[in-house]
Amino acid sequence: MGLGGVGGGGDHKAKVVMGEAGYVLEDVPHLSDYIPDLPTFSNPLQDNPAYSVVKQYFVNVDDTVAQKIVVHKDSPRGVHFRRAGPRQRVYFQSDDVHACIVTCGGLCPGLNTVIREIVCGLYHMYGVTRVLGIDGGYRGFYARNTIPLTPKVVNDIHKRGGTVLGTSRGGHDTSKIVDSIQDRGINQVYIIGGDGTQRGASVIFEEIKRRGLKVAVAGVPKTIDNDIPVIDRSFGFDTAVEEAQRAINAAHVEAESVENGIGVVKLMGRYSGFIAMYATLASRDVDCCLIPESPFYLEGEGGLYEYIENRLKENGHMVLVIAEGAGEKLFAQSIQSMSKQDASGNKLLPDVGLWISESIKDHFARQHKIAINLKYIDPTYMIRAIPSNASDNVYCTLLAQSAVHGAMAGYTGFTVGPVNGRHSYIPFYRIIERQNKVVVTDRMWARLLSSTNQPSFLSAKDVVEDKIDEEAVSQKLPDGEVCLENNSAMEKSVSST
Ligand SMILES: Nc1ncnc2c1ncn2[C@@H]1O[C@H](COP(=O)(O)OP(=O)(O)O)[C@@H](O)[C@H]1O
Ligand SMILES: O=P(O)(O)OC[C@H]1O[C@](O)(COP(=O)(O)O)[C@@H](O)[C@@H]1O
Ligand SMILES: [Mg+2]
Repeated sequence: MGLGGVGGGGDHKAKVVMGEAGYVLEDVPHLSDYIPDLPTFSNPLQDNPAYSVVKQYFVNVDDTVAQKIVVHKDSPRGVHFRRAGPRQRVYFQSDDVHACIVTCGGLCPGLNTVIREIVCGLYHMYGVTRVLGIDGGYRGFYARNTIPLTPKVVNDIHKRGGTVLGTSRGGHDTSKIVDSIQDRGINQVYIIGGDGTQRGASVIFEEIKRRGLKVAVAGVPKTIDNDIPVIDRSFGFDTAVEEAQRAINAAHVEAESVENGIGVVKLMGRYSGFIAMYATLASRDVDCCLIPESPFYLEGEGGLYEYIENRLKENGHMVLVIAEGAGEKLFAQSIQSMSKQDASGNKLLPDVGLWISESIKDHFARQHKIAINLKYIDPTYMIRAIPSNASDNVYCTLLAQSAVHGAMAGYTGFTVGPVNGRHSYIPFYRIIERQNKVVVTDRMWARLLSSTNQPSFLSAKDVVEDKIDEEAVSQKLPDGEVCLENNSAMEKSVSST
């Protein structure tokens, strides 16, 4: 493959391999990086009847996945990640593996499917029989009982919402967690959770490495908000967008059944408005979608109130979708509770749906021009609590199996996820360095604006300046890793790279 030397990548944790023509591999850590002379074993999958029909059941050790797939003739090949999948040689003997699984942070459709498939993957593909569930998130490592997991125990759990292991926010105590891992003789740790959880997983990995333990740490990214960068999308997102349609439909039915009806639907999305954007695009009944990434204003020309008034005059009703973190600055002016935090340190957001509904009602009451009839629907926790749909179930299976293959092959300190459709092992620092956000100067947001016909709440000048800024940012990147033209998967924000 013609790989060159090993570089630092500007980050002491980075394991970067440079190749020809601007090829960069951002590799993940391996147990052999800090434990010398580890024995390897042949992969038990070789004797698995299900896999023996597959021609190439092992991933080539040199296979990597390109982050940038839209390229120009002379552009460098850019950043790559190690391809996920089974390796010919593994670093654990089946009988020696003692695995554990933990789920942390907010609920998300598909958590139980990931748990199920990690357990079944370990049992059926690798003959591993010792798998523990950690009860109630990170603090469960040192404060709660563990739950033995077998294929029989997890057989039906993918049909249920939530997580059979329980979850929590806060309570991350690195040394107590690693003490517990060491005391219990656990040597594979599967950590399912969002950005906060992956930060926690990263420090657990660092501590394990510092202590020189032969323990593989694998992260499975969970976020209903789709706010994790690098990966194409997060599990549960598809289910959430689908389920949101039911709330939007209800809001539409309510709104169109009365004179000057307004249906308001709040959807999740603390910092990233992907659920609101995709649910709006899918529905076609939404007249306005408000997300955290696109500031808006209420009063005056081009403002929300003017748009609502025009829409009611034209159409007699309207539907508004708002993401929970939208309009934060506006909201903060009227409500003084924006500084509260949850146990994990996430900002606690007051109910933006209620606020926007009351603001609209007050405005039209003051105006005495139009008597509106507004119904507010908050389906957020109902959406989050359902089981994953078919497509998310398959996706969760792939994530879980990739994690198992990676840990068995001795990789550690990694998160799994699809990059341009190919499952990859991504170093923790890449996942936690920034959030994935909707880029409002990209074509997907333009599609949304053209489908709802809502104002952009930006003057033409602002948009042009933003576009120039983003082009400047992307040109500054050494490998041009973020392609602003790529709209095939979720758009990635360049603002914080
Ligand atoms: N920077 C961090 N270092 C260590 N642990 C963290 C960090 N941020 C969050 N965590 C832990 O990760 C878990 C989940 O985080 P949270 O932000 O609530 O959800 P999510 O992982 O879904 O974003 C919590 O137990 C929290 O204490
Ligand atoms: O009420 P909770 O449990 O704190 O959850 C609310 C938050 O959880 C989420 O659904 C997901 O957030 P995380 O992925 O960070 O857990 C957010 O959209 C929402 O703000
Ligand atoms: Mg989070």
